[in-house]
This record gives sequence, C-alpha cells and structure tokens, in this order.
Amino acid sequence: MESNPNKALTETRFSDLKPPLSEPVLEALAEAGFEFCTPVQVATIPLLCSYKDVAVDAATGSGKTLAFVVPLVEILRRASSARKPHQIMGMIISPTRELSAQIYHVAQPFISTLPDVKSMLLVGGVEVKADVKKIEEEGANLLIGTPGRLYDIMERMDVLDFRNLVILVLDEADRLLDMGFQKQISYIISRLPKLRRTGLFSATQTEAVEELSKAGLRNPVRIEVRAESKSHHASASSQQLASSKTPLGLHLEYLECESDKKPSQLVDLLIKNKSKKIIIYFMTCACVDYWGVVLPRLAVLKSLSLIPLHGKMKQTAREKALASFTSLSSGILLCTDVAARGLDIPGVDCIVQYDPPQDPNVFIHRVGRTARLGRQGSSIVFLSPKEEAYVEFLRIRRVPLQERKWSDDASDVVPEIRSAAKKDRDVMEKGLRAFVSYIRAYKEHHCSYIFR
Ligand SMILES: Nc1ncnc2c1ncn2[C@@H]1O[C@H](COP(=O)(O)OP(=O)(O)OP(=O)(O)O)[C@@H](O)[C@H]1O
Repeated sequence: MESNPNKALTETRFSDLKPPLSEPVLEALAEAGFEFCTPVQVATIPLLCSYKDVAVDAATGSGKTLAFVVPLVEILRRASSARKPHQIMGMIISPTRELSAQIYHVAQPFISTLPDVKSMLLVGGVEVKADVKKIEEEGANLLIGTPGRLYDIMERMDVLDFRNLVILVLDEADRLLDMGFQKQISYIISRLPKLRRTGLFSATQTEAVEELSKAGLRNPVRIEVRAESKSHHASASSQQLASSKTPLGLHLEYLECESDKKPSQLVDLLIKNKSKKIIIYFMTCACVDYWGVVLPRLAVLKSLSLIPLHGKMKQTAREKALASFTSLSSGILLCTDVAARGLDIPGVDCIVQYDPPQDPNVFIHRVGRTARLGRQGSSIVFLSPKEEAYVEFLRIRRVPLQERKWSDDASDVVPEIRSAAKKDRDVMEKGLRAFVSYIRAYKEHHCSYIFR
C-alpha cells in the first residue's frame, strides 16, 4: 500500500475509520483531496461518532475543523426523522466572524450530502433583523456562528426548536471565554437538551475551559495531540503528549529591540523578505491604521501589497481584506488579534509580532497561522530588553524561542520612515491616535507586557 508523504498525516485513511464513515462523506472527502487523517482526526472522529463527548487540545493547523465537521455530519445523518424547518439539530460556535465563516465554507460540501439539512451562518456585523427574516423564510437546522449573534437569535426567535439538538461544537473554546462570552455560552447551553454530544476544541487549554468542560460535557474523553519529535505515526490511541506546543516546521525567533528602533527593524525585515507572505500583529487597531498608511509611502516597499485588517473596520471591508490577502502569493497583512485564531490562510511564510501579546496562548495562535499541516514557516517577535522574561516563560511552555541577530542595515531606512510619517496631518493624527491607544492599552493591562 502506498504510504503518504506528508509528515503531518497518519497512515490511517478516512475509509479505515471505525465506525465507518458514510459513502457520501467519504466521497466528499475524496473530492476535496483528503485521503489520510491527521492525528487529531484519527483520535477524535471515531469517538464523536461513537457518541462520546470530547475535549480536544491539538496544535494549530493540525486539522481540527474536519475533526468536528465530519462526525457532526455523520451524527446529523443518523439523527432520526424528517427535519422540520426550524428544528435545530446542531450548532458550531466560534469566537470570530471570520473563523465562523471559514468553518461554514469548509463544512458546506459535507453538509450538502444531507439534503434535508439547512445550515445558516450567524455572525455580527450584519443586521440581526435580516438574519431573523432569513431563518423565518428559509428555516435552519444547523447554526454556525459567533456567541453574541447566536444568543441574540435564540432570545428573539421562539420559533426555533432546540429539543432535538444532537451535537454542539465549541471551537477555540478558551477564546470564547476570554472574550467575555461566558454569559452567552451559558445561556445557549442552558437552552440545549442535556442528552447531546458536545465537542470542545482548542489549541490552548485554560482553567476556564476546564470549567466549561465540566459544565457542558458528559464524561468527556480528553484528547491531547502535540507535534511529535521523531515518528509521525500516530496510533489510533493518539492521546500522546509529545514535545512541542507549536508545529514542528515552525522556526521561532525573537529580536531584542528598544521601542524606538522597532520601526526601522520592521521595515528592514520587510525589504529583505519582499517575495514572502507575511502577517504582522500589532497591539491596537489604531496602530494597524497608522502603519497601514506609513508603510505604503516608503519607496523601498512600493511594490508590496499591504493589507490592513482589524475589528473596528466595517464588516464588508474585513471580508474584502481577508479575501485579498488569501488570494495573494506574497504580500503583507497588518492586523490585530482579530486574525490570530483559527484562520487557515494558504501559504503564509512568516509571522511578525511587532508587539508581543499579553497572553501566551495568543502567541501560540498567532504563530500558528504559518507552518500549517506539516509545512515550514518562521516567526519573529520584537521584545524590549525589559521583556526578557518573556523568552523564559515561553520556553517553559514548550515554545522554544531563538535569538535573532540585530540588523545594522536598518538604520538606513530611518530618514525615509520619518519623512513618510510626517508627510501630512492625516498621518500625523493617525500616529498620535496609535500612540494614545498604545498608552491606554498599557494602562488597561497594567502592563509591562510580561505575562502575569
Ligand atoms: N486529512 C487531511 N488531509 C489533508 N489536508 C488536511 C487534512 N485535514 C485538514 N487539512 C488541511 O489542513 C489545514 C489546517 O486545518 P485546520 O484549519 O482545521 O486546522 P486547525 O487545527 O483548526 O488549526 P487552528 O488551531 O489554527 O484553528 C487546512 O488547510 C485543511 O484543509
């Protein structure tokens, strides 16, 4: 039998799984080019399909989405009787609009194998009344969305019947909680039947997730799949704890850098990586706006595509930004943590963290936008000398950071950055706003950036 060359995959085919997957699902998998399972899929799909609750902790880019979409579709297929238009059979909750939309699209080919199941994407940024009208007119059996909008819809629409719901999936569970959605999640769970399957997925576990898993899951099987150091064979009981919190193909670096030197080091890095596809994370929306104006003004970066994305942009602009960046083979996304989680953007080579995140879990999710499913990628975080403890902190959490050499060429671009930033009032104001929002963020988090 021919074995697969991709180290991120196991030797187990989807068609080998027990209990067996249905023909239409196997066909949809084959059509999409998925033949071998990833370790998290081998571990999770049979359990959910055998009606076990699961709490899954697996590295970024390890294929968690299919690990819940496939069993969800199988469970819906087996759930009895003709569906009524407003009978909700399943729900998938994720923290951001972009991630919910991505899950919705990944799920479509599988859901369409269930002719009588209507799925609906429910996220903020569009009029809630429009969603209500659409559900009233078209009906819905599977809801995929963000907690705020799902909560809103559940409160407004008595017509929705949750009594027959068979499966609930909580994706990026820790983020759902630390974005302050606890109330909405509790409300949603309280409206669902207790006799259901629940899957809780994340690349990072926290105490709050533990609490949620106690409240929302029944005797869950815990699945922890980490990047392995030697063998890529994952056994069927692949609940192994292996070496790294981050994917194997990911090279992690930090650059020690005073704040006033960060702009020139950033520009130097971009000049030297012009053909790459890069995501740069900033701490605030205002900073993204500022750099979104300044960087394109630099003659040295003229040929590059630079795309800003943050949560204060209009929803349509957010969607457009993500779609443009996705379609590029090289270019730069300037963003906040709105794009830190779950997004599966093809071909990202490098992650730059201009500002380190407060929360070490966010670090893992940000760098996880590259080196997905066995591919290579690199990442760099700028740290001030005062933030040295950050490195040790991450090492303890099995995230090995290497020091990167300082670039002396960077000083050449300083005058150009200065003049680009001083060119007109608009840019100066954006810069000022960015500065003020930095200070505010610092105060709000009482921070030094160093993890508490
Ligand atoms: N069995 C498979 N064979 C080939 N490719 C796969 C398989 N499973 C998933 N993939 C691909 O791997 C990529 C990563 O999958 P996915 O987005 O589900 O990762 P994830 O574990 O949810 O990551 P994150 O923690 O960042 O959300 C996707 O592009 C997906 O299409």
